[in-house]
Amino acid sequence: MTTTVPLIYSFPEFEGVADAVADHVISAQNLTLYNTLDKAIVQKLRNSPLSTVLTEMVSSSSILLHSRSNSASSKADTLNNSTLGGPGTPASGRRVPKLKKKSEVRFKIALSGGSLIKILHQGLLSRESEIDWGKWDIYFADERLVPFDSPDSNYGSAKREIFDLIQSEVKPRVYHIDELLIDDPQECADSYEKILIDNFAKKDSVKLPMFDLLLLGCAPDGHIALLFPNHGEQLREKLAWCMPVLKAPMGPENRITLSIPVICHAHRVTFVVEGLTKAPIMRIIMERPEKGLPSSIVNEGAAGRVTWFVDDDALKDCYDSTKKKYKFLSIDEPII
Ligand SMILES: O=C(O)[C@H](O)[C@@H](O)[C@H](O)[C@H](O)COP(=O)(O)O
Repeated sequence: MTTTVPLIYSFPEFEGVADAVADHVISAQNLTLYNTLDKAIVQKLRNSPLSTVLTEMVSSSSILLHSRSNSASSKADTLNNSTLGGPGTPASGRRVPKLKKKSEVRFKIALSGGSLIKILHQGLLSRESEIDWGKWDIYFADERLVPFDSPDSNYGSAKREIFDLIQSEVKPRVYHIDELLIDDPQECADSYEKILIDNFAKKDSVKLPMFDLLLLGCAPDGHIALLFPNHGEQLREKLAWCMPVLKAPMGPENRITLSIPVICHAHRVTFVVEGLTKAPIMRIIMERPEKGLPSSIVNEGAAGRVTWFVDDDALKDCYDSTKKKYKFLSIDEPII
């Protein structure tokens, strides 16, 4: 197994997790769009007409923007204040050369369903002044094939609990499944995959889409997105980006999910897990990675880019020695 272990932020109570997850999401947004975690610089870049140019200058000259760095190096990778010496004036004092307009930098995030939607509702909506909704592309890591007005629809829940409540006039672009295809799981998965191909691989051929942030939960049975333990074929899928899931063990039978290679390819993969019902599965994930639960596969496959937000209840069954083995951080540490 890999020696790189995930970062784990743990909380005595679940209160506070929503804020911490919101910090994490906003930090990922800022690193993606502005290459910095410094709020003052972000503000300056957001208000500056040169923000696009500066961001692109940094992203084209610095491989650090999308580097798969750990928290320490991410922090160090921030855009230096001196880059902002004045409009059009980089640190060298020379004017910023006119750059050809490159395609706009966007923050590409994928969400799961379940309690995560409520956590984002609670954490993000009160922080809209820090969020550039207009630069967000929101996708779904999984979806249940039900009408959008069903309480089981992940898009429907996110729409009602987040998207419809956004105050800002500029809205995110939201990419959901085609509701007309909910009776045909394969067709629905293919059509969602086509959306991903159009958005991630239009100009350059890419092997896999690369999300800036993938937010996942983990169910008591160990499924993440809609990848279930012991569904070997699904877990071994190498080519498909998006797959149909038939006969899910509970809830709506037909669903679609992103595949393991897509999840592991993201810049950041973040799990949010809470509650006593998750304690037994968390113990297996943390203490028996060799069992190959879907989240253990991701801990390994995306090593160095995986973060967990958990409460003490969810970790109740883990031994103290296990907790020491992983990188547990207090919330004062940088959340990215
Ligand atoms: O649609 C789904 O079933 C999900 O997206 C799923 O992967 C979810 O994240 C877990 O079941 C955890 O859900 P909870 O956080 O609600 O326990």
